[in-house]
Amino acid sequence: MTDTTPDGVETRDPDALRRRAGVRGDPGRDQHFLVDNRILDRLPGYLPPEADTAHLLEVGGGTGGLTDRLLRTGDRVTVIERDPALAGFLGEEFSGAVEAGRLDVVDGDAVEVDLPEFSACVSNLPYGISSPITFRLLPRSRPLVLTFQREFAERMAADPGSGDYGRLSVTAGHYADVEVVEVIPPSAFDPQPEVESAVVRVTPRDPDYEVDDEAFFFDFVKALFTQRRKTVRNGIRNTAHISGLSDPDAVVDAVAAEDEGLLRARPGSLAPSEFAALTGIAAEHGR
Ligand SMILES: C[S@@+](CC[C@H](N)C(=O)[O-])C[C@H]1O[C@@H](n2cnc3c(N)ncnc32)[C@H](O)[C@@H]1O
Repeated sequence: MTDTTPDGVETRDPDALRRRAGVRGDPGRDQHFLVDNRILDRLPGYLPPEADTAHLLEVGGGTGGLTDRLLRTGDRVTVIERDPALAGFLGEEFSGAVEAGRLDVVDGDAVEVDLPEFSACVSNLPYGISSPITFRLLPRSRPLVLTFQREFAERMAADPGSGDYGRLSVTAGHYADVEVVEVIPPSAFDPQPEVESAVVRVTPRDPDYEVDDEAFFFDFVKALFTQRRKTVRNGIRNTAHISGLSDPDAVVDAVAAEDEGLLRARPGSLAPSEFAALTGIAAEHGR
């Protein structure tokens, strides 16, 4: 069975795809298939207007509802699927695109396999790998449209001062502008997940601050957020085992000399540029 988009192009119906694949979806293996045609149609459209669609990457192809839409949007698509039965089905269902050199099906774990040189990524992610796959994709500096559990999406997109703001917001925001563009109810999936999902648009850009040592910046941010209810002064002192500082007191003294107010602040109120400034001082005085 097929549906027809407003411009008359036939698309594959997700229910028919699941029937042909002969699978029900196993939540224990992160298999929640999107069955709402309108949402499937919308997802590629969330890419920023300037996105290059020459080579789209999809993580977790499932039974191919989104793969079908991506083949209509992009010149070429690579889909990575860890379940060998589903990867085999995708190769057969889209054999025409495979033979035309427009689709590569990679049977493997998206956290482990080599990623291709994609130009943009649109994926209804397996939620169990949200964090590792996102931090594999972000350094590639490509536009991403990703579906997460809503709570993860909101933490990723949060602004300083909000309850959701934390390590995830600062580290994702280091690479890109992050926006929640749509909330998806459990009923849009089969089998239904227990929680709401949300679609995030990630538009790469350079940060508005400089850090010399990114790895240290991330460690320092991580360290301070383990003490999010403490002042920065106490956070620096208590977390040297995480940040790797050998002389945290020297860092506190150096920050006090530059901006005493930063020491009284709590991590949840600091802008990324303020974390960057602290990191610079910490790297100079405390390592
Ligand atoms: C949430 S479903 C999405 C399926 C499909 N794209 C859709 O929208 O209906 C996630 C898919 O990712 C697959 N998957 C789970 N873990 C994976 C991993 N580590 N690497 C690649 N695929 C994975 C699952 O088998 C499942 O098909």
